[in-house]
Amino acid sequence: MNTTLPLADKKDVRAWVWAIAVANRREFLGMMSFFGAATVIGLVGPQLLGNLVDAVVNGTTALRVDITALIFVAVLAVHALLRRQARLRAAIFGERLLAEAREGMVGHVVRLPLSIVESAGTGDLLSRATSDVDKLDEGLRQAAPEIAIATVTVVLTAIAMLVTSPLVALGMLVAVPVLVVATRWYRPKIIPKYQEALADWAELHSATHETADGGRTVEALRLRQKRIELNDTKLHKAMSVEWACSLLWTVFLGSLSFAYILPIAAILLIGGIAYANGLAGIGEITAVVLYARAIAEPLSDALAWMDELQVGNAALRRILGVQQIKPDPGDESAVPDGTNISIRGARFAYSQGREVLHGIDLDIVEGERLVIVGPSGAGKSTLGRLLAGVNAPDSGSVTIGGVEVSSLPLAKRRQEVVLVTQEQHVFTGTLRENLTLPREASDEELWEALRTVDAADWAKSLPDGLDTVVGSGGEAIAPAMVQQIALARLVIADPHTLILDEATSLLDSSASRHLERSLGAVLAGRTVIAIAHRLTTARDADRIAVMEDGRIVELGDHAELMAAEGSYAGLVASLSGENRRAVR
Ligand SMILES: Nc1ncnc2c1ncn2[C@@H]1O[C@H](COP(=O)(O)OP(=O)(O)OP(=O)(O)O)[C@@H](O)[C@H]1O
Repeated sequence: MNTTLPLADKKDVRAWVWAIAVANRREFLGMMSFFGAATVIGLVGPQLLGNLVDAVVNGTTALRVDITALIFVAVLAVHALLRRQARLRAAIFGERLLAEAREGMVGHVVRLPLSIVESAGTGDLLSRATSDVDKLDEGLRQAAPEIAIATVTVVLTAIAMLVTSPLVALGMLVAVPVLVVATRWYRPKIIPKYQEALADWAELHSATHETADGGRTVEALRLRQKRIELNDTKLHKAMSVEWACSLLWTVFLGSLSFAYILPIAAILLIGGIAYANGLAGIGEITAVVLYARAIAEPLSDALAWMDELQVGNAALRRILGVQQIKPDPGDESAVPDGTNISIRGARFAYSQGREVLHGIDLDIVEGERLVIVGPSGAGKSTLGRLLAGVNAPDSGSVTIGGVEVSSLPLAKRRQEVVLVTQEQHVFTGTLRENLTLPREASDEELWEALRTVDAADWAKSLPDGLDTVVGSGGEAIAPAMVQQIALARLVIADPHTLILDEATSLLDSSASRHLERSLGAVLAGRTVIAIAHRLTTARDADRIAVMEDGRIVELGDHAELMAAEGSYAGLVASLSGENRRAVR
């Protein structure tokens, strides 16, 4: 079941940017002051040249021309220095915003319940955390400062034009209707297109990720051509939206160019008439034309960067959207009365109309060893997920000590029941960080957990003990040790019930004696529900539940089920000779 992750609305994006700007107001004001200073200095240049033209027309000395040229060069140098500082500060400010957005999102995702992450699809999440963050990076680090510079420049330049000659500056107004019409046509069209493009790229990522992830299945089922075609279709869809965006931009750019040339013609026309009537001097007209040229570049830059900012905004809406998923905090007041598990009439479907569990009734008492067996697709893992509270039943109930498991807050639930799958992972970080993933624990508790799983000697032999960096890029760890760390983590979590799903490598009869001993120590004193793919693990269980097509069809111990000569006996009979002997 794939659900689309939400988008933050414009109001949330504005509130987020504002909150960050307020929190970093010193940096923000510092950056804006440099932009302001750089722009004011930049305005001196045209004024100097205008004065110089007037001076030359009215007759001046070579010395005065030289001094004006020197001042002009000095003004350019100071202007460049101030702009550099402003850009540097803007880049630092942008980095801070980016880090907050990325960390906020990742921090939120790791707290989301597994069922939400799974239903959202890893591709969408991945693209929000990677390519969307890159787009936001471009928007924040480049577009936002460029637009800030351009806006301040445009405003101050317009003021300088008005101060120089309000009459001649009126020529600028002819650009306004062109810009208004072009922008009003362009913006409502481009924003949804950018949103669509990002969603298309996310779909493409999902498809590519799934293909790579399920590479073996793709090969085994000869799906190669189909997967290539699927990726091609998604790529073409994304490309066609990109084309549409480029087309819109090209038309918009044409109208912008027109809007820049038109005012210069209008200024020269008005300037000519004003000069003929003695209302403006050549110097003033020169300065206003130079200002008009100077305003065109930042205005064009601002509008061009506005596009990057739109993309950044669309990306930010996707990134902040993840934080809008509010996981059910659970019922804090719920306190299970005991540790017995009870399932009553539990039904569950991953997608509507395709029910996987059709009414399960089962009671598991504290300390029991229950093994669930059955053919592939019978619903064993799904039942394990309901027992662990990963998914809630659509109807019926799954309770621990009388409390619905899925309604328990995540941290509380982990103290009750933990689902262990075959997939064990050591995260990049210290051994301590890896062990304290379920909860904070003292060094003493950590060493105790390591001793329980017989890994204390190994941990002591590490260069920095608990502070040794393990995982990708850190100290290399043998696969058996990865299992050991995972087991120690369980000891730290200390739930009263463990659900072992496909933890075959943990239960495998061929596993090392060492690992078996460790596992035995972890299971001791807990309720254990093992989803078994090998009947050899079922023999010694207190009870065996046989599942078929989403129902429990048999329940009893090995001897009872063999005597009943039903499904379980049939499964045992279907084993090859050696395995059958091991079970019997
Ligand atoms: N995340 C999911 N989304 C949609 N359908 C799913 C999902 N997980 C399992 N199913 C479907 O639910 C049914 C039961 O699957 P489940 O994994 O619970 O069976 P199982 O008995 O554990 O099988 P196996 O022994 O092969 O793991 C199957 O038809 C499977 O295709």
